[in-house]
Amino acid sequence: MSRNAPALPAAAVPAAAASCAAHKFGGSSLANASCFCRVAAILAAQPGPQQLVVVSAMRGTTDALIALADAAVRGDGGWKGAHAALRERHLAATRDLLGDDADATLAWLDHGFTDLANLLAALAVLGTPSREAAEAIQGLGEVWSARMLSDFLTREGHDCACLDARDVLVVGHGELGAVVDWETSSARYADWRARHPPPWLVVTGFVARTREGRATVLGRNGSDYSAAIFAALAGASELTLWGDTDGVLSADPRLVPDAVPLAALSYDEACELAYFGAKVIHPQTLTPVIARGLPVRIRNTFRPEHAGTAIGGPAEGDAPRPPVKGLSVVRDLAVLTLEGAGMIGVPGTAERAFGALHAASVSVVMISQGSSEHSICCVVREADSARAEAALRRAFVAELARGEIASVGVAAGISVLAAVGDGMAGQPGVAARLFGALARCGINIRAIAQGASERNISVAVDAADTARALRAAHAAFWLSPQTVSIGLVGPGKVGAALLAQLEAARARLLREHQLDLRVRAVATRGLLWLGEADGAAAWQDRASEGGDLDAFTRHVQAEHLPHALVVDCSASDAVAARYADWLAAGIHVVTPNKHAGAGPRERWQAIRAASARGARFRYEATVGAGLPVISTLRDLLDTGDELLAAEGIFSGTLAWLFNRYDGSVPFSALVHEAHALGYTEPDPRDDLSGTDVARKLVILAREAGVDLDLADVAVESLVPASLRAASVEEFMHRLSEFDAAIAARHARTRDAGRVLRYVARLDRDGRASVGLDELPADHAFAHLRLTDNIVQFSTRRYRDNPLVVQGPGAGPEVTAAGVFADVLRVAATLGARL
Ligand SMILES: NC(=O)C1=CN([C@@H]2O[C@H](COP(=O)(O)OP(=O)(O)OC[C@H]3O[C@@H](n4cnc5c(N)ncnc54)[C@H](O)[C@@H]3O)[C@@H](O)[C@H]2O)C=CC1
Ligand SMILES: N[C@@H](CC=O)C(=O)O
Repeated sequence: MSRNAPALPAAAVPAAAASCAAHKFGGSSLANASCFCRVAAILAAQPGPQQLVVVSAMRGTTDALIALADAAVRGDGGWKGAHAALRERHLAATRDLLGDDADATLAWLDHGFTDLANLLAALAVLGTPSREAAEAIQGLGEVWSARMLSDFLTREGHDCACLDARDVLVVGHGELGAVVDWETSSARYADWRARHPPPWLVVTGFVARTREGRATVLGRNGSDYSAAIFAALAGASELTLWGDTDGVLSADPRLVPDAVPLAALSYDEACELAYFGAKVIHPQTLTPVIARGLPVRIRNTFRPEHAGTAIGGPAEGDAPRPPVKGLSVVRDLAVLTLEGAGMIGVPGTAERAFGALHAASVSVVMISQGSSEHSICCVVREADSARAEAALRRAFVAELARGEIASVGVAAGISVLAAVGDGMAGQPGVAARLFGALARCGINIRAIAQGASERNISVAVDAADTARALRAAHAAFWLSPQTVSIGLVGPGKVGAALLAQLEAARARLLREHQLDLRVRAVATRGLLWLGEADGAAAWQDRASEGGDLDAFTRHVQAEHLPHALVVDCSASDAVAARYADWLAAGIHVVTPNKHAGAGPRERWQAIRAASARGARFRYEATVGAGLPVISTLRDLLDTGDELLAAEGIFSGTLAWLFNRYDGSVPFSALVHEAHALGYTEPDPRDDLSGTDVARKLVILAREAGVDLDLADVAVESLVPASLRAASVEEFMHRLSEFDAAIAARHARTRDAGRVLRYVARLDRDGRASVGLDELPADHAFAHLRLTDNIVQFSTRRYRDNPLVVQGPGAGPEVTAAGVFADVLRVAATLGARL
């Protein structure tokens, strides 16, 4: 009889079966005496008069028994010590559990361990492995733990019997493992139960008997299978598998720490997830319960208050179903490819290929064939790949010789990632979302498969990409937040303001947008802090000397986080020189630093070229700080407009200085004040020399497609020639020496009824200039406030009346906000719902 369709004779189901609940406790739930007590408490809290409890061995016991048998066969006398330790562990747990009432159980256990010692001694003499002996030994742990639990429950006042499954469960061994003889087993179970009526029953998991009467085991995860079999035999109304997790998680928590427990799964979803690596449940376990439509629940022995995961329970009603419930991976695989024009339109090629693999006992994990029929590709276990390749070469030896099959290839080091969910059927865009998420973190897909059930999309990726792929996909389906690993270079005035803004917004972004902006590294010229998920608060106290940007980069681009982003808030040319490499490596870059945008043309082109390959580069704050200057120009150009001229006041510092300066306070004092307020560049001469304004003009010109370099801009500098080479400190100290000159120029201009303003201009022929203008007092640029920038775009559409962007153009807070907005724009392109 097939293990998939347990047709139970009606006699097998006891009269009171409807109220019987079945449970299974795994080895971790029965690790020691206090675990047994916890299990008893859980059972005592269950409703209903009948409890069927299937148990595994105490944690580690099965492995210990296998090791004992191996050691005995090898003639390694060390088995005696290991046997004594295992015996003492069971006796000690029994003494703890049963106290004064332990004698009978201890004597029974002692007898069992003596029998085991005799068997091991016989194996040691024989020196040859015996399958019979090995299977008899492997299952002893369940026999012992079942008796211990049963005796403890009885002592606790429950009317409880203990069933050694070998007395009723009869199995054969087929290609897929143990096959239950349902007819014999159910008759034996009914007979045994008639003789042992207590409402509570503890059953040994894992063990069974062959038709020939020999003790055997059900294979790995056999206790779950036992639980499903006995739940079916007892006609239980439900089965709970108790372990050490809160149910089936949406992904392996070791790879995706944000994985969440799933409230409900269909049988099909559970099987798909289990096959693709979710260890909580083994698909074959489910066959007896699926056949009976028995609901299964996965729960945590150590958190019984958690509802766990319901499998195969009532349908989830009309509530919208997420397209993907969970993701899993299988590692250590290889892609096998059979390729050649001679396969096109030839019937039977696939049959021969898979027949050859079957004959070589190679299990195929995934299959993919393009409609051109030019190649067949499948994924097999890496350990089988050499055998599989040889089998294909043998099967197609003639075609290979004739060149009809061009190649049989194997690519090892592959993982298969599967996205699973009943809700993806008929829903467009699910595959796109998966593929897009992988593409955005630069992961190449080696092969793709989706069954017609549309319940599973599987992709083969390089093993090195496994964790990142899983995390990216997990976030893409909103099973966990979209996590971006952020590294900040230059935590000065703007950088510090940005850190504070990120910290203040973090919880809200996580809650409302499932976006986890995680600052994990900070670098200055001399310090480096590398952290994890605990945020960058007080990073200085945890930083080390050095500021090594290579270590910084490696840490930001963590293998386990799908997206990496560097924010450069320095004013460093050397840092800007790294952008192209960062972008080429898939690291997004956001910056207010003008050195890239206005730097050497070739470098700028390399940065643009690198960003065209996928990683994003955003630099809105380089012109106008938090103002939407670059994005406005982009919108104009992208919609087909043409820039004719740009003109304005591009420096917050210079705007503030000339708005404030009326001769009553020395100009140098105002420069000091602007510096303290964080308006100036780190070196205020960059502002006063006009270089900062010229850089902004170059950035805008290049954005508009004008091939401009800094050297092409006619610049009027306000920095006295004698202070150009001085240190910043000396410059600031001696600036007052030149107050008289600027006071005189101001007075002349004022007397002429005009005002001084530092203006940038770009015309349609690419002529660019920045300098101090004497403007009429009623000029638009004469009426700005504080640090206001004004940028006027004259375009084909805005020819008569230019489009104007105006507002504060300097200061740490507004600049940081502009940088933050760019970070969010990048996150949105990564799939964040903003
Ligand atoms: N302050 C403002 O209003 C605006 C500033 N910006 C730009 O923002 C950037 C930062 O400006 P502020 O915060 O005012 O300057 P700041 O002098 O306060 O901060 C610069 C930071 O960069 C660090 N740094 C310098 N060279 C470095 C290197 N090679 N490696 C690592 N770190 C390095 C410094 O240690 C410092 O922490 C500049 O590029 C500036 O042009 C852009 C728009 C407005
Ligand atoms: N120092 C600059 C800051 C913004 O770029 C200015 O004053 O505009």
